Amino acid sequence: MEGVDHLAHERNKAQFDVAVMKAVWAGSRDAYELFHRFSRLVANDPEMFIPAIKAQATEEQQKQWLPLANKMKIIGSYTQTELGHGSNVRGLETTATFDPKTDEFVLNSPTLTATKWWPGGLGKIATHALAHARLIIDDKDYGVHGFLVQLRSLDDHLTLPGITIGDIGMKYGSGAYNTMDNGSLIFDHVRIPRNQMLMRLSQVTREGKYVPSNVPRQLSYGTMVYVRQKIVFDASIALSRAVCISTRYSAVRRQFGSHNGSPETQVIDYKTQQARLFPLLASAYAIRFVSEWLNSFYKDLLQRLEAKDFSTLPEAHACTAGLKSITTSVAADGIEECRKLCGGHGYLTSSGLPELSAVYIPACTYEGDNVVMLLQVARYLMKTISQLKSGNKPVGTTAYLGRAEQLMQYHSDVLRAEDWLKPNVVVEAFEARAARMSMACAQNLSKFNNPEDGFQELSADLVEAATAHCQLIIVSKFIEKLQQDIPGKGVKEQLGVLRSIYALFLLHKHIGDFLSTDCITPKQGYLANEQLRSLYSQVRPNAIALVDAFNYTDHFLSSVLGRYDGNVYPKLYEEAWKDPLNDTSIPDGFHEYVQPMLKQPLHHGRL
Ligand SMILES: CCCCC/C=C\C/C=C\C/C=C\CC/C=C/C(=O)SCCNC(=O)CCNC(=O)[C@H](O)C(C)(C)COP(=O)(O)OP(=O)(O)OC[C@H]1O[C@@H](n2cnc3c(N)ncnc32)[C@H](O)[C@@H]1OP(=O)(O)O
Ligand SMILES: Cc1cc2nc3c(=O)[nH]c(=O)nc-3n(C[C@H](O)[C@H](O)[C@H](O)COP(=O)(O)OP(=O)(O)OC[C@H]3O[C@@H](n4cnc5c(N)ncnc54)[C@H](O)[C@@H]3O)c2cc1C
Repeated sequence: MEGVDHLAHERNKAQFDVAVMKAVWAGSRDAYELFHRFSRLVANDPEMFIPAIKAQATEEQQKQWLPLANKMKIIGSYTQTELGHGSNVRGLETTATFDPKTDEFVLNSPTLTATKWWPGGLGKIATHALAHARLIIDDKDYGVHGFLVQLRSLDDHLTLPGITIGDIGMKYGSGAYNTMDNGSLIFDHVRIPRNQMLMRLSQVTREGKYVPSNVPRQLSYGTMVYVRQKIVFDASIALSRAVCISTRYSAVRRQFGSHNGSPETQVIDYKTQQARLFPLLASAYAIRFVSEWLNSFYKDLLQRLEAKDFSTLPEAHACTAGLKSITTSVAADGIEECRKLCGGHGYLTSSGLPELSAVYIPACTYEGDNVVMLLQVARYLMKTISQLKSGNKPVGTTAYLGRAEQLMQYHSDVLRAEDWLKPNVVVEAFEARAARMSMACAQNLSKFNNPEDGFQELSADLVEAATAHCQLIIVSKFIEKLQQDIPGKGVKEQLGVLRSIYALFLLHKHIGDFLSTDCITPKQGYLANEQLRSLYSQVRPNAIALVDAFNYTDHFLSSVLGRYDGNVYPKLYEEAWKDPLNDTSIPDGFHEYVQPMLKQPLHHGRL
């Protein structure tokens, strides 16, 4: 019935102050940013073009281009990936050859695989590209640099001479990403003025002299680092949306369990539903808190870079790459799990879940393929370990590796299930697991004469070690979050339950790592699972309030299953009748194609 809150009985069970939890969830971000970050995807995405100009253009170039971009007088596309290369940026083939006679660069796509392919906005709407191309001077290749290239006339939007542009076609399903005109672009000797090479980091003089960057060349990758830390925040939005929908529906849906006319059982009360759903609820909070930490770490990096302090740049790269990988994988897999948690109705477009999945899952690929990103983390871990011998004391997120010897001797002293509720007990287990996995890789790598051959041979193990390292970061930041002063009745207690669910779920899921590295005994693993089951019972009465704390409107959720009022069945039925198929009783084509078959006479008794 309209106006009735079918979930009121669930909301009345809450054991904490929901208003405070809403504030904890929102953190430093306001609702606008939450909405903006999602709505941006289906508009043109200035997410990268503008930050890239800020990162790679001189002050003078910024003065020229930023006002135009900010006021949408030009529409830019971050044009890096090509048909033949995306992960391997140093393998890009587009060229920008300096012509000293005219003081210009000539941009060209020398091969089919040099075709720019995927950049958002490029297909139909962008007027300018921040094109990444190999700088060539006097036949010498100086590697990939950024160039601002006008693609279309600002008068009639027609493409300019030498420019061939198109959309790359429909993408995965019918998802909203099809409203993004990811494009293709071929340059045929397109000339641009020398001052349209972005020259903050390195320059080309009028005489054609290359002035190399006096800062780490990787700063040219800065926009990717910036977006990767944003994507961690987006992962918490995407996952929490799906969890909100599936939690509310799990409380509405009843199936089996009726005795003597009693109501059937709410599916949220089935232990299997809880074991699938509550770790995702905990993960949404975990990802939100690690995204807050990562954002502050990134802002600290920017301040340091201003002061030419590059000391945290390697760690920032490892953290943004690794956490982008882990959190987008958890969110993408979690959205699919939330669809399954809703049974058949989860597969309806009106559930909001298929669309969310179709829009979200490329996050595992864009801004860095998730495996390639974890391999970057692995390189960072191996380098950190190799420097231990020279007395280089690791700090920050790898500080635990400085205690590797001690962690190699670690054995958990858990005796009872409730011992796993102690944050220090959990962190020690996760540190020992991560340290031992990385040290084992380093040990095996040392057996190879050629370190690169070893890295390739051991890359699957290295990815697992990098995963363990990143999961340790997320667990640690969840624990640190709860060491902050958090007001409100029961709020910290509930977050503590979620923190333990998150950590013990990971321990249970990766029990093989913890046992094979001899960090814990099978009995201790069993006790962790015992404790997990108890934690599910503790979170159950608060589940609806915990997803209410995301503070998402029904409009934002776009889901008949995730409605705040839980009035699912009438709305499911109502929504179905909006389908154009139901405008007529007899379907198109019936008389032409189906009715003749139905009218066909029987032959020899057979249809
Ligand atoms: C419901 C809510 C939904 C929300 C969703 C809403 C919206 C979506 C959200 C966001 C959308 C945003 C974007 C979507 C559009 C997508 C855009 C793109 O995809 S742009 C293109 C992205 N491309 C990539 O990410 C390419 C990945 N490849 C690379 O980054 C590099 O090629 C790679 C893998 C790092 C290798 O680089 P290379 O130069 O070869 O370096 P090496 O591996 O040899 O390492 C050399 C040293 O450099 C260090 N390094 C590498 N990268 C960095 C860096 N970025 N920063 C700092 N340092 C770096 C590396 O560690 C090595 O250091 P050492 O020498 O070992 O010390
Ligand atoms: C929706 C969407 C939007 C995008 N928007 C943009 C944009 O706006 N601008 C832009 O420039 N690009 C954009 N991209 C491109 C995106 O950045 C690349 O697709 C991404 O970086 C992955 O690179 P790739 O396609 O070359 O994958 P590949 O690297 O070819 O991946 C294929 C497989 O090879 C594996 N692999 C690759 N290298 C290694 C290695 N060294 N070791 C082990 N395994 C390896 C990968 O793990 C993966 O399994 C977008 C892509 C998508 C899907």
